[in-house]
Amino acid sequence: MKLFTAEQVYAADKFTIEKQNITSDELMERAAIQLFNWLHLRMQGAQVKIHLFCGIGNNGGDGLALARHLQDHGYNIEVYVVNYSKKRSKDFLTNLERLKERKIWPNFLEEGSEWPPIKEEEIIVDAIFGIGLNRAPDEWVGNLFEHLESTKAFVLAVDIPSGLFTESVPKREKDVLKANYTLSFQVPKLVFFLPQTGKYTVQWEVLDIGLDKQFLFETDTDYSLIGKNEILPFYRPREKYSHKGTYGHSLIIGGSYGKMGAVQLAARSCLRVGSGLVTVYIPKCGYIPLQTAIPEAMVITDNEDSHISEIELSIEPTAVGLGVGMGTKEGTSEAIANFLKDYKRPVVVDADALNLIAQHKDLLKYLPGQAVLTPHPKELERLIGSWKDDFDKLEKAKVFSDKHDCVLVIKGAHTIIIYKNKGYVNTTGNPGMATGGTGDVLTGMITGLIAQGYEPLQAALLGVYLHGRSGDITVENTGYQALLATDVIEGIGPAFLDLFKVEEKVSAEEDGNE
Ligand SMILES: NC(=O)C1=CN([C@@H]2O[C@H](COP(=O)(O)OP(=O)(O)OC[C@H]3O[C@@H](n4cnc5c(N)ncnc54)[C@H](OP(=O)(O)O)[C@@H]3O)[C@@H](O)[C@H]2O)[C@@H](O)CC1
Ligand SMILES: Nc1ncnc2c1ncn2[C@@H]1O[C@H](COP(=O)(O)OP(=O)(O)O)[C@@H](O)[C@H]1O
Ligand SMILES: [K+]
Repeated sequence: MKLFTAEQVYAADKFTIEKQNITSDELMERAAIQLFNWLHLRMQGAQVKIHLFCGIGNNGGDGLALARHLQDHGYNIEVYVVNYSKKRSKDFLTNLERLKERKIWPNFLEEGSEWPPIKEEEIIVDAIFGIGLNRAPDEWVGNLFEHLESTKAFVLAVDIPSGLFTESVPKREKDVLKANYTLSFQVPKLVFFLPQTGKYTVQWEVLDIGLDKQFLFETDTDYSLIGKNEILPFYRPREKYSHKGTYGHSLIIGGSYGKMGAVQLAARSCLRVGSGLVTVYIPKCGYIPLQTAIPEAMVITDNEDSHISEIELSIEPTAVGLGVGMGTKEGTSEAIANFLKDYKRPVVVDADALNLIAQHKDLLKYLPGQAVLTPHPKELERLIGSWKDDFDKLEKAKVFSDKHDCVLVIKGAHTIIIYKNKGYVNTTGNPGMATGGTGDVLTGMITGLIAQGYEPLQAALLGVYLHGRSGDITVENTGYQALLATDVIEGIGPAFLDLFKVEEKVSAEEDGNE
Protein backbone atom coordinates (compact mmCIF):
# COMPACT_ATOMS: atom_id res chain seq x y z
CA MET A 1 0.00 0.00 0.00
CA LYS A 2 1.38 3.36 -0.98
CA LEU A 3 1.95 6.14 1.55
CA PHE A 4 1.00 9.44 -0.03
CA THR A 5 2.16 12.89 0.99
CA ALA A 6 -0.42 15.53 1.92
CA GLU A 7 0.27 17.22 -1.40
CA GLN A 8 -0.53 14.00 -3.26
CA VAL A 9 -3.75 13.52 -1.28
CA TYR A 10 -4.87 17.05 -2.18
CA ALA A 11 -4.05 16.27 -5.82
CA ALA A 12 -6.07 13.02 -5.59
CA ASP A 13 -9.00 14.96 -4.09
CA LYS A 14 -8.88 17.48 -6.89
CA PHE A 15 -8.56 14.83 -9.60
CA THR A 16 -11.44 12.81 -8.14
CA ILE A 17 -13.72 15.83 -7.92
CA GLU A 18 -13.11 16.63 -11.58
CA LYS A 19 -13.25 13.08 -12.91
CA GLN A 20 -16.30 12.00 -10.97
CA ASN A 21 -17.95 15.37 -11.56
CA ILE A 22 -18.75 15.91 -7.91
CA THR A 23 -18.33 18.92 -5.64
CA SER A 24 -15.82 19.10 -2.79
CA ASP A 25 -18.84 19.23 -0.50
CA GLU A 26 -20.02 15.88 -1.87
CA LEU A 27 -16.59 14.41 -1.21
CA MET A 28 -16.73 15.73 2.33
CA GLU A 29 -20.16 14.16 2.69
CA ARG A 30 -18.73 10.80 1.63
CA ALA A 31 -16.04 11.17 4.27
CA ALA A 32 -18.61 12.09 6.90
CA ILE A 33 -20.85 9.13 6.00
CA GLN A 34 -17.89 6.76 6.32
CA LEU A 35 -17.08 8.25 9.72
CA PHE A 36 -20.70 7.95 10.77
CA ASN A 37 -21.00 4.34 9.60
CA TRP A 38 -17.87 3.41 11.52
CA LEU A 39 -19.19 4.91 14.73
CA HIS A 40 -22.78 3.76 14.26
CA LEU A 41 -21.73 0.15 13.72
CA ARG A 42 -19.89 0.19 17.00
CA MET A 43 -22.25 2.30 19.07
CA GLN A 44 -25.58 0.95 17.81
CA GLY A 45 -27.38 4.02 19.06
CA ALA A 46 -25.83 4.03 22.55
CA GLN A 47 -26.44 7.30 24.36
CA VAL A 48 -22.84 7.83 25.45
CA LYS A 49 -22.12 11.51 24.97
CA ILE A 50 -20.03 12.33 21.89
CA HIS A 51 -18.14 15.63 22.03
CA LEU A 52 -17.18 16.77 18.53
CA PHE A 53 -14.34 19.31 18.40
CA CYS A 54 -14.16 20.88 14.95
CA GLY A 55 -11.61 23.24 13.45
CA ILE A 56 -12.49 25.81 10.81
CA GLY A 57 -11.05 24.07 7.74
CA ASN A 58 -12.15 20.93 5.93
CA ASN A 59 -11.19 18.68 8.81
CA GLY A 60 -13.59 20.71 10.91
CA GLY A 61 -16.11 20.45 8.05
CA ASP A 62 -15.89 16.66 8.28
CA GLY A 63 -16.58 16.91 12.00
CA LEU A 64 -19.62 19.14 11.53
CA ALA A 65 -21.05 16.88 8.82
CA LEU A 66 -20.51 13.87 11.09
CA ALA A 67 -22.29 15.71 13.90
CA ARG A 68 -25.31 16.21 11.61
CA HIS A 69 -25.54 12.50 10.79
CA LEU A 70 -25.17 11.58 14.45
CA GLN A 71 -27.92 14.02 15.37
CA ASP A 72 -30.19 12.65 12.63
CA HIS A 73 -29.77 9.18 14.14
CA GLY A 74 -30.58 10.25 17.66
CA TYR A 75 -27.10 10.29 19.17
CA ASN A 76 -26.24 12.39 22.20
CA ILE A 77 -23.85 15.01 20.82
CA GLU A 78 -22.21 18.30 21.75
CA VAL A 79 -20.43 20.31 19.07
CA TYR A 80 -17.57 22.76 19.57
CA VAL A 81 -15.85 24.95 17.01
CA VAL A 82 -12.20 25.48 17.86
CA ASN A 83 -11.94 28.97 16.49
CA TYR A 84 -8.22 29.15 15.78
CA SER A 85 -8.55 31.29 12.64
CA LYS A 86 -10.99 33.63 10.95
CA LYS A 87 -10.27 31.95 7.58
CA ARG A 88 -13.01 29.36 7.43
CA SER A 89 -13.22 26.97 4.51
CA LYS A 90 -16.23 27.00 2.19
CA ASP A 91 -17.28 23.46 3.02
CA PHE A 92 -16.87 24.14 6.74
CA LEU A 93 -19.31 27.06 6.39
CA THR A 94 -21.78 24.99 4.35
CA ASN A 95 -21.84 22.34 7.05
CA LEU A 96 -22.09 24.91 9.82
CA GLU A 97 -25.21 26.27 8.12
CA ARG A 98 -26.69 22.77 7.85
CA LEU A 99 -26.20 22.30 11.57
CA LYS A 100 -27.82 25.61 12.35
CA GLU A 101 -30.79 24.65 10.15
CA ARG A 102 -31.21 21.73 12.53
CA LYS A 103 -31.00 24.07 15.49
CA ILE A 104 -27.67 22.72 16.62
CA TRP A 105 -25.60 25.58 17.96
CA PRO A 106 -21.94 24.76 18.39
CA ASN A 107 -19.97 26.16 21.33
CA PHE A 108 -17.26 28.44 20.01
CA LEU A 109 -13.97 27.98 21.84
CA GLU A 110 -11.31 30.67 21.75
CA GLU A 111 -8.35 31.82 23.78
CA GLY A 112 -9.60 32.33 27.34
CA SER A 113 -12.70 30.13 26.91
CA GLU A 114 -13.59 27.84 29.74
CA TRP A 115 -12.93 24.24 28.72
CA PRO A 116 -15.99 22.00 28.68
CA PRO A 117 -16.25 19.24 31.29
CA ILE A 118 -16.01 15.75 29.76
CA LYS A 119 -16.38 12.45 31.59
CA GLU A 120 -13.92 9.60 31.21
CA GLU A 121 -16.56 7.29 29.72
CA GLU A 122 -17.55 9.80 27.03
CA ILE A 123 -16.15 10.12 23.51
CA ILE A 124 -14.16 12.94 21.93
CA VAL A 125 -14.12 13.31 18.16
CA ASP A 126 -11.05 15.24 17.08
CA ALA A 127 -11.76 17.13 13.85
CA ILE A 128 -9.66 20.17 14.75
CA PHE A 129 -6.72 20.02 12.35
CA GLY A 130 -6.28 17.66 9.41
CA ILE A 131 -3.54 17.40 6.83
CA GLY A 132 -3.70 21.17 6.32
CA LEU A 133 -1.71 21.86 9.50
CA ASN A 134 1.31 23.92 8.47
CA ARG A 135 2.59 25.39 11.74
CA ALA A 136 2.41 24.58 15.43
CA PRO A 137 -1.03 25.28 16.96
CA ASP A 138 -1.37 28.39 19.13
CA GLU A 139 -0.61 28.00 22.83
CA TRP A 140 -4.28 28.04 23.81
CA VAL A 141 -5.09 25.26 21.33
CA GLY A 142 -2.29 23.18 22.88
CA ASN A 143 -3.83 23.88 26.29
CA LEU A 144 -7.17 22.63 24.99
CA PHE A 145 -5.45 19.44 23.78
CA GLU A 146 -3.98 19.00 27.26
CA HIS A 147 -7.38 19.44 28.82
CA LEU A 148 -8.99 16.93 26.45
CA GLU A 149 -6.27 14.37 27.17
CA SER A 150 -6.62 14.93 30.91
CA THR A 151 -10.28 13.84 30.75
CA LYS A 152 -9.07 10.35 29.72
CA ALA A 153 -12.08 10.09 27.41
CA PHE A 154 -11.64 8.00 24.24
CA VAL A 155 -10.28 10.20 21.44
CA LEU A 156 -11.27 9.35 17.88
CA ALA A 157 -9.21 11.39 15.41
CA VAL A 158 -10.59 12.31 12.01
CA ASP A 159 -7.96 11.70 9.30
CA ILE A 160 -4.95 12.43 11.54
CA PRO A 161 -4.45 13.37 15.19
CA SER A 162 -4.71 17.16 15.37
CA GLY A 163 -1.36 18.88 15.63
CA LEU A 164 0.48 16.06 13.90
CA PHE A 165 2.17 17.14 10.66
CA THR A 166 2.28 14.73 7.74
CA GLU A 167 5.93 15.34 6.86
CA SER A 168 7.70 16.55 9.97
CA VAL A 169 7.93 15.89 13.69
CA PRO A 170 6.09 18.23 16.09
CA LYS A 171 8.44 20.17 18.36
CA ARG A 172 6.40 19.63 21.53
CA GLU A 173 4.22 16.74 22.66
CA LYS A 174 1.53 19.04 23.98
CA ASP A 175 0.93 20.42 20.50
CA VAL A 176 -0.66 17.14 19.42
CA LEU A 177 -3.90 15.65 20.65
CA LYS A 178 -3.10 11.97 21.21
CA ALA A 179 -5.68 9.66 19.68
CA ASN A 180 -6.88 6.26 20.78
CA TYR A 181 -7.98 5.59 17.24
CA THR A 182 -7.48 7.41 13.97
CA LEU A 183 -9.73 7.03 10.94
CA SER A 184 -7.49 8.02 8.06
CA PHE A 185 -9.06 8.89 4.73
CA GLN A 186 -8.21 6.51 1.90
CA VAL A 187 -4.60 5.85 2.90
CA PRO A 188 -2.58 5.70 6.10
CA LYS A 189 0.11 8.30 6.70
CA LEU A 190 3.84 7.70 7.06
CA VAL A 191 3.81 9.44 10.46
CA PHE A 192 1.73 6.58 11.90
CA PHE A 193 4.80 4.33 11.60
CA LEU A 194 7.77 6.39 12.80
CA PRO A 195 9.02 6.10 16.39
CA GLN A 196 8.74 9.83 17.11
CA THR A 197 5.23 10.27 15.67
CA GLY A 198 3.63 6.81 15.74
CA LYS A 199 2.96 7.26 19.45
CA TYR A 200 0.27 9.86 18.76
CA THR A 201 -2.25 7.23 17.72
CA VAL A 202 -2.70 3.87 19.40
CA GLN A 203 -4.49 2.36 16.41
CA TRP A 204 -5.50 3.46 12.96
CA GLU A 205 -7.76 2.35 10.19
CA VAL A 206 -8.38 3.50 6.67
CA LEU A 207 -11.77 4.69 5.46
CA ASP A 208 -12.36 4.50 1.72
CA ILE A 209 -13.87 7.77 0.48
CA GLY A 210 -13.71 6.76 -3.16
CA LEU A 211 -10.71 8.77 -4.31
CA ASP A 212 -9.91 7.87 -7.91
CA LYS A 213 -8.25 4.44 -7.91
CA GLN A 214 -6.39 4.98 -11.15
CA PHE A 215 -4.88 8.22 -9.89
CA LEU A 216 -3.73 6.46 -6.73
CA PHE A 217 -2.37 3.55 -8.76
CA GLU A 218 -0.41 5.74 -11.13
CA THR A 219 1.00 8.16 -8.58
CA ASP A 220 4.49 7.18 -7.54
CA THR A 221 5.29 7.47 -3.83
CA ASP A 222 8.55 7.54 -1.90
CA TYR A 223 7.21 5.18 0.78
CA SER A 224 4.94 2.18 0.84
CA LEU A 225 3.64 -0.23 3.43
CA ILE A 226 4.72 -3.83 3.15
CA GLY A 227 2.06 -6.43 3.78
CA LYS A 228 1.10 -9.75 2.28
CA ASN A 229 -0.13 -8.20 -0.97
CA GLU A 230 3.23 -6.60 -1.61
CA ILE A 231 5.18 -9.78 -0.80
CA LEU A 232 3.22 -12.42 -2.68
CA PRO A 233 4.03 -11.25 -6.23
CA PHE A 234 7.71 -12.12 -5.88
CA TYR A 235 7.39 -15.24 -3.72
CA ARG A 236 9.14 -18.17 -5.42
CA PRO A 237 7.46 -21.55 -5.14
CA ARG A 238 9.60 -24.66 -4.70
CA GLU A 239 10.05 -26.62 -7.94
CA LYS A 240 9.30 -30.35 -8.10
CA TYR A 241 12.61 -31.37 -9.70
CA SER A 242 14.74 -29.09 -7.62
CA HIS A 243 17.44 -30.29 -5.24
CA LYS A 244 19.42 -28.75 -2.42
CA GLY A 245 21.83 -27.21 -4.92
CA THR A 246 18.95 -25.25 -6.43
CA TYR A 247 18.47 -23.30 -3.22
CA GLY A 248 21.92 -21.99 -2.60
CA HIS A 249 24.66 -22.39 -0.06
CA SER A 250 24.55 -19.86 2.76
CA LEU A 251 27.50 -19.08 4.93
CA ILE A 252 27.08 -17.48 8.35
CA ILE A 253 30.30 -15.92 9.60
CA GLY A 254 30.32 -14.88 13.23
CA GLY A 255 30.47 -15.98 16.84
CA SER A 256 32.99 -15.47 19.60
CA TYR A 257 33.50 -16.85 23.09
CA GLY A 258 30.19 -16.30 24.93
CA LYS A 259 28.24 -15.30 21.82
CA MET A 260 27.96 -18.50 19.88
CA GLY A 261 24.20 -18.57 20.29
CA ALA A 262 23.86 -15.75 17.77
CA VAL A 263 25.35 -17.98 15.07
CA GLN A 264 23.06 -20.84 16.02
CA LEU A 265 20.04 -18.58 15.73
CA ALA A 266 21.12 -17.19 12.36
CA ALA A 267 22.01 -20.62 10.95
CA ARG A 268 18.76 -22.23 12.04
CA SER A 269 16.65 -19.42 10.61
CA CYS A 270 18.66 -19.56 7.41
CA LEU A 271 17.72 -23.24 7.10
CA ARG A 272 14.12 -22.54 8.03
CA VAL A 273 13.64 -20.02 5.20
CA GLY A 274 14.76 -22.71 2.81
CA SER A 275 18.46 -22.28 2.12
CA GLY A 276 19.66 -25.47 0.37
CA LEU A 277 22.83 -25.72 2.43
CA VAL A 278 24.11 -23.78 5.41
CA THR A 279 27.68 -23.60 6.64
CA VAL A 280 28.87 -21.59 9.60
CA TYR A 281 32.34 -20.13 10.00
CA ILE A 282 33.13 -19.78 13.70
CA PRO A 283 35.98 -19.82 16.22
CA LYS A 284 36.97 -23.28 17.42
CA CYS A 285 35.18 -23.04 20.76
CA GLY A 286 31.86 -23.20 18.94
CA TYR A 287 32.50 -26.43 17.07
CA ILE A 288 30.85 -28.94 19.39
CA PRO A 289 27.91 -26.78 20.43
CA LEU A 290 27.11 -25.93 16.82
CA GLN A 291 27.38 -29.47 15.53
CA THR A 292 25.25 -30.68 18.41
CA ALA A 293 22.59 -28.01 18.20
CA ILE A 294 22.13 -27.95 14.43
CA PRO A 295 22.85 -31.26 12.75
CA GLU A 296 21.74 -29.80 9.40
CA ALA A 297 24.51 -27.18 9.39
CA MET A 298 28.13 -27.68 8.37
CA VAL A 299 30.87 -26.07 10.38
CA ILE A 300 34.22 -24.57 9.42
CA THR A 301 36.37 -23.34 12.29
CA ASP A 302 38.87 -20.56 12.53
CA ASN A 303 42.36 -21.26 13.85
CA GLU A 304 41.59 -19.25 16.97
CA ASP A 305 39.62 -20.71 19.83
CA SER A 306 37.72 -17.66 21.07
CA HIS A 307 37.32 -15.33 18.10
CA ILE A 308 37.58 -15.13 14.33
CA SER A 309 41.10 -14.27 13.21
CA GLU A 310 41.34 -15.19 9.56
CA ILE A 311 38.63 -16.22 7.15
CA GLU A 312 39.81 -18.97 4.84
CA LEU A 313 37.09 -20.65 2.87
CA SER A 314 37.08 -23.99 1.16
CA ILE A 315 33.57 -23.41 -0.16
CA GLU A 316 31.98 -20.92 -2.53
CA PRO A 317 28.91 -19.61 -0.76
CA THR A 318 25.97 -18.18 -2.69
CA ALA A 319 25.35 -15.62 0.05
CA VAL A 320 27.08 -14.64 3.28
CA GLY A 321 25.59 -13.41 6.56
CA LEU A 322 28.33 -11.56 8.35
CA GLY A 323 28.78 -10.34 11.89
CA VAL A 324 26.38 -12.01 14.32
CA GLY A 325 27.97 -12.51 17.74
CA MET A 326 31.35 -11.80 16.21
CA GLY A 327 32.81 -9.40 18.77
CA THR A 328 35.32 -6.66 18.01
CA LYS A 329 38.68 -8.23 18.84
CA GLU A 330 41.46 -6.67 16.85
CA GLY A 331 42.29 -9.80 14.86
CA THR A 332 38.62 -10.16 13.96
CA SER A 333 38.38 -6.68 12.50
CA GLU A 334 41.33 -7.33 10.27
CA ALA A 335 39.97 -10.70 9.18
CA ILE A 336 36.63 -9.15 8.21
CA ALA A 337 38.29 -6.28 6.38
CA ASN A 338 40.42 -8.74 4.39
CA PHE A 339 37.41 -10.93 3.69
CA LEU A 340 35.36 -8.01 2.38
CA LYS A 341 38.17 -6.87 0.11
CA ASP A 342 38.14 -10.20 -1.73
CA TYR A 343 34.52 -11.21 -1.53
CA LYS A 344 32.26 -10.26 -4.44
CA ARG A 345 29.00 -12.19 -3.86
CA PRO A 346 25.87 -11.01 -2.01
CA VAL A 347 26.28 -10.25 1.67
CA VAL A 348 24.14 -9.40 4.68
CA VAL A 349 26.05 -7.31 7.19
CA ASP A 350 24.91 -7.19 10.80
CA ALA A 351 25.98 -6.42 14.35
CA ASP A 352 29.74 -6.19 14.93
CA ALA A 353 30.48 -6.28 11.21
CA LEU A 354 28.37 -3.12 10.90
CA ASN A 355 30.23 -1.49 13.74
CA LEU A 356 33.50 -2.38 12.10
CA ILE A 357 32.39 -0.80 8.83
CA ALA A 358 31.22 2.25 10.75
CA GLN A 359 34.71 2.58 12.25
CA HIS A 360 36.45 1.99 8.94
CA LYS A 361 34.24 3.66 6.36
CA ASP A 362 36.78 2.87 3.64
CA LEU A 363 35.51 -0.73 3.81
CA LEU A 364 32.22 0.43 2.32
CA LYS A 365 33.76 0.55 -1.11
CA TYR A 366 34.47 -3.18 -0.92
CA LEU A 367 30.87 -4.15 -0.25
CA PRO A 368 29.29 -5.89 -3.23
CA GLY A 369 26.40 -4.06 -4.93
CA GLN A 370 23.13 -4.18 -3.01
CA ALA A 371 24.73 -5.44 0.16
CA VAL A 372 22.04 -5.69 2.83
CA LEU A 373 22.90 -3.85 6.05
CA THR A 374 20.64 -4.56 9.04
CA PRO A 375 21.33 -1.91 11.69
CA HIS A 376 19.26 -1.26 14.80
CA PRO A 377 19.03 2.49 15.55
CA LYS A 378 22.35 2.71 17.43
CA GLU A 379 24.22 0.89 14.66
CA LEU A 380 22.52 3.09 12.08
CA GLU A 381 23.73 6.20 13.88
CA ARG A 382 27.29 4.90 13.80
CA LEU A 383 26.93 4.37 10.06
CA ILE A 384 25.16 7.51 8.87
CA GLY A 385 25.78 9.94 11.73
CA SER A 386 23.20 11.48 14.06
CA TRP A 387 19.93 12.93 12.82
CA LYS A 388 17.62 15.78 13.83
CA ASP A 389 14.44 13.72 13.72
CA ASP A 390 12.91 10.65 12.08
CA PHE A 391 12.44 12.39 8.74
CA ASP A 392 16.02 13.57 8.72
CA LYS A 393 17.07 10.00 9.56
CA LEU A 394 15.19 8.63 6.56
CA GLU A 395 16.67 11.26 4.25
CA LYS A 396 20.20 10.52 5.47
CA ALA A 397 19.57 6.79 5.09
CA LYS A 398 18.44 7.32 1.49
CA VAL A 399 21.56 9.31 0.68
CA PHE A 400 23.73 6.62 2.28
CA SER A 401 21.96 3.82 0.42
CA ASP A 402 22.30 5.62 -2.87
CA LYS A 403 25.93 6.53 -2.36
CA HIS A 404 27.02 3.02 -1.36
CA ASP A 405 24.43 1.04 -3.33
CA CYS A 406 23.25 -0.84 -0.27
CA VAL A 407 19.90 -1.92 1.13
CA LEU A 408 19.44 -0.49 4.64
CA VAL A 409 17.15 -2.46 6.92
CA ILE A 410 16.43 -0.03 9.76
CA LYS A 411 15.15 -2.30 12.51
CA GLY A 412 12.47 -1.18 14.92
CA ALA A 413 8.81 -1.58 15.81
CA HIS A 414 8.10 -0.80 12.17
CA THR A 415 11.27 -1.82 10.38
CA ILE A 416 11.89 0.43 7.39
CA ILE A 417 13.84 -0.85 4.42
CA ILE A 418 15.57 1.83 2.41
CA TYR A 419 16.94 1.33 -1.06
CA LYS A 420 18.11 4.44 -2.88
CA ASN A 421 15.22 6.93 -2.84
CA LYS A 422 12.49 4.48 -1.77
CA GLY A 423 11.35 3.37 1.67
CA TYR A 424 9.30 0.28 2.57
CA VAL A 425 7.58 0.21 5.93
CA ASN A 426 6.93 -3.19 7.47
CA THR A 427 3.57 -3.91 9.08
CA THR A 428 4.30 -7.16 10.93
CA GLY A 429 5.97 -7.77 14.30
CA ASN A 430 5.17 -6.98 17.92
CA PRO A 431 6.83 -5.85 21.17
CA GLY A 432 7.40 -9.48 22.17
CA MET A 433 10.21 -9.40 19.62
CA ALA A 434 12.12 -6.82 21.66
CA THR A 435 14.31 -9.60 23.06
CA GLY A 436 17.93 -10.64 22.49
CA GLY A 437 18.61 -12.67 19.37
CA THR A 438 15.66 -11.72 17.17
CA GLY A 439 17.99 -9.59 15.05
CA ASP A 440 20.28 -12.61 14.50
CA VAL A 441 17.26 -14.55 13.31
CA LEU A 442 16.49 -11.82 10.77
CA THR A 443 20.07 -11.88 9.45
CA GLY A 444 19.87 -15.64 8.93
CA MET A 445 16.54 -15.31 7.16
CA ILE A 446 17.63 -12.63 4.71
CA THR A 447 20.86 -14.51 3.97
CA GLY A 448 18.94 -17.72 3.28
CA LEU A 449 16.52 -15.94 0.97
CA ILE A 450 19.30 -14.33 -1.05
CA ALA A 451 21.00 -17.73 -1.33
CA GLN A 452 17.82 -19.04 -2.95
CA GLY A 453 17.97 -16.42 -5.64
CA TYR A 454 15.86 -13.55 -4.33
CA GLU A 455 17.23 -10.15 -5.26
CA PRO A 456 18.74 -8.55 -2.14
CA LEU A 457 15.98 -5.93 -1.86
CA GLN A 458 13.28 -8.58 -2.27
CA ALA A 459 15.01 -10.81 0.26
CA ALA A 460 15.09 -7.94 2.74
CA LEU A 461 11.38 -7.20 2.21
CA LEU A 462 10.31 -10.83 2.40
CA GLY A 463 12.65 -11.59 5.29
CA VAL A 464 11.49 -8.63 7.37
CA TYR A 465 7.83 -9.37 6.63
CA LEU A 466 8.09 -13.10 7.47
CA HIS A 467 10.19 -12.41 10.58
CA GLY A 468 7.50 -10.13 11.98
CA ARG A 469 4.68 -12.41 10.85
CA SER A 470 6.39 -15.31 12.54
CA GLY A 471 6.59 -13.24 15.73
CA ASP A 472 2.89 -12.38 15.42
CA ILE A 473 1.83 -15.98 14.95
CA THR A 474 4.09 -17.25 17.73
CA VAL A 475 3.13 -14.61 20.27
CA GLU A 476 -0.40 -15.97 20.27
CA ASN A 477 0.90 -19.00 22.14
CA THR A 478 3.64 -17.41 24.23
CA GLY A 479 2.40 -13.93 25.07
CA TYR A 480 4.72 -10.93 24.69
CA GLN A 481 6.96 -11.53 27.70
CA ALA A 482 7.79 -15.18 27.04
CA LEU A 483 8.55 -14.86 23.33
CA LEU A 484 12.12 -15.95 22.54
CA ALA A 485 14.17 -15.55 19.39
CA THR A 486 14.06 -19.36 19.09
CA ASP A 487 10.26 -19.17 18.96
CA VAL A 488 10.52 -16.73 16.05
CA ILE A 489 12.51 -19.38 14.16
CA GLU A 490 9.84 -22.00 14.86
CA GLY A 491 7.24 -19.59 13.51
CA ILE A 492 8.91 -19.20 10.11
CA GLY A 493 7.13 -22.25 8.70
CA PRO A 494 3.68 -21.08 9.83
CA ALA A 495 4.51 -17.60 8.50
CA PHE A 496 5.21 -19.07 5.04
CA LEU A 497 1.97 -21.06 5.18
CA ASP A 498 0.13 -17.94 6.26
CA LEU A 499 1.16 -16.22 3.00
CA PHE A 500 -1.38 -18.40 1.23
CA LYS A 501 -4.19 -18.31 3.72
CA VAL A 502 -7.18 -16.56 2.25
CA GLU A 503 -8.16 -13.65 4.45
CA GLU A 504 -11.43 -14.26 6.18
CA LYS A 505 -13.85 -11.44 5.55
CA VAL A 506 -13.35 -9.32 8.64
CA SER A 507 -16.60 -8.54 10.35
CA ALA A 508 -17.16 -4.95 11.31
CA GLU A 509 -16.79 -5.86 14.98
CA GLU A 510 -13.37 -7.37 14.60
CA ASP A 511 -11.58 -5.14 12.16
CA GLY A 512 -8.45 -3.44 13.43
CA ASN A 513 -5.34 -2.16 11.77
CA GLU A 514 -4.19 -3.36 8.40
N1 LIG B 1 -10.10 18.34 0.24
C1 LIG B 1 -11.16 17.51 0.24
O1 LIG B 1 -11.91 17.51 -0.69
C2 LIG B 1 -11.37 16.63 1.37
C3 LIG B 1 -10.69 16.86 2.57
N2 LIG B 1 -11.02 16.25 3.66
C4 LIG B 1 -10.58 16.74 4.95
O2 LIG B 1 -9.91 17.95 4.78
C5 LIG B 1 -8.78 17.99 5.64
C6 LIG B 1 -7.82 19.01 5.18
O3 LIG B 1 -8.53 20.22 5.25
P1 LIG B 1 -7.84 21.62 5.05
O4 LIG B 1 -6.98 21.60 3.86
O5 LIG B 1 -8.94 22.60 5.03
O6 LIG B 1 -6.93 21.77 6.32
P2 LIG B 1 -7.21 21.61 7.89
O7 LIG B 1 -6.30 20.56 8.40
O8 LIG B 1 -8.65 21.44 8.19
O9 LIG B 1 -6.70 23.02 8.46
C7 LIG B 1 -7.42 24.18 8.17
C8 LIG B 1 -6.55 25.39 7.94
O10 LIG B 1 -5.92 25.78 9.13
C9 LIG B 1 -4.81 26.62 8.83
N3 LIG B 1 -3.76 26.26 9.73
C10 LIG B 1 -2.79 25.32 9.57
N4 LIG B 1 -2.05 25.20 10.66
C11 LIG B 1 -2.55 26.10 11.56
C12 LIG B 1 -2.20 26.46 12.87
N5 LIG B 1 -1.20 25.87 13.51
N6 LIG B 1 -2.93 27.38 13.48
C13 LIG B 1 -3.96 27.98 12.86
N7 LIG B 1 -4.33 27.68 11.61
C14 LIG B 1 -3.64 26.75 10.96
C15 LIG B 1 -4.48 26.39 7.40
O11 LIG B 1 -4.79 27.54 6.67
P3 LIG B 1 -3.81 28.83 6.59
O12 LIG B 1 -4.11 29.63 7.82
O13 LIG B 1 -2.40 28.31 6.57
O14 LIG B 1 -4.20 29.48 5.35
C16 LIG B 1 -5.40 25.23 7.01
O15 LIG B 1 -5.82 25.27 5.70
C17 LIG B 1 -8.31 16.57 5.64
O16 LIG B 1 -7.48 16.28 6.71
C18 LIG B 1 -9.63 15.84 5.69
O17 LIG B 1 -10.07 15.75 7.03
C19 LIG B 1 -12.12 15.31 3.63
O18 LIG B 1 -13.27 16.06 3.83
C20 LIG B 1 -12.21 14.60 2.32
C21 LIG B 1 -12.35 15.55 1.24
N1 LIG C 1 8.54 -3.38 19.55
C1 LIG C 1 8.83 -4.12 18.48
N2 LIG C 1 7.90 -4.40 17.55
C2 LIG C 1 8.21 -5.13 16.47
N3 LIG C 1 9.44 -5.65 16.22
C3 LIG C 1 10.40 -5.40 17.09
C4 LIG C 1 10.17 -4.62 18.26
N4 LIG C 1 11.33 -4.54 18.95
C5 LIG C 1 12.25 -5.22 18.23
N5 LIG C 1 11.69 -5.74 17.12
C6 LIG C 1 12.40 -6.51 16.07
O1 LIG C 1 13.31 -7.42 16.69
C7 LIG C 1 14.57 -7.38 16.05
C8 LIG C 1 15.65 -6.90 17.07
O2 LIG C 1 16.89 -6.86 16.45
P1 LIG C 1 18.21 -6.42 17.22
O3 LIG C 1 17.97 -5.14 17.94
O4 LIG C 1 19.34 -6.49 16.28
O5 LIG C 1 18.32 -7.56 18.33
P2 LIG C 1 19.50 -8.57 18.64
O6 LIG C 1 20.77 -7.86 18.39
O7 LIG C 1 19.33 -8.91 20.09
O8 LIG C 1 19.30 -9.76 17.79
C9 LIG C 1 14.42 -6.45 14.86
O9 LIG C 1 14.11 -7.18 13.70
C10 LIG C 1 13.25 -5.55 15.26
O10 LIG C 1 12.55 -5.06 14.16
K1 LIG D 1 -8.00 15.62 13.28
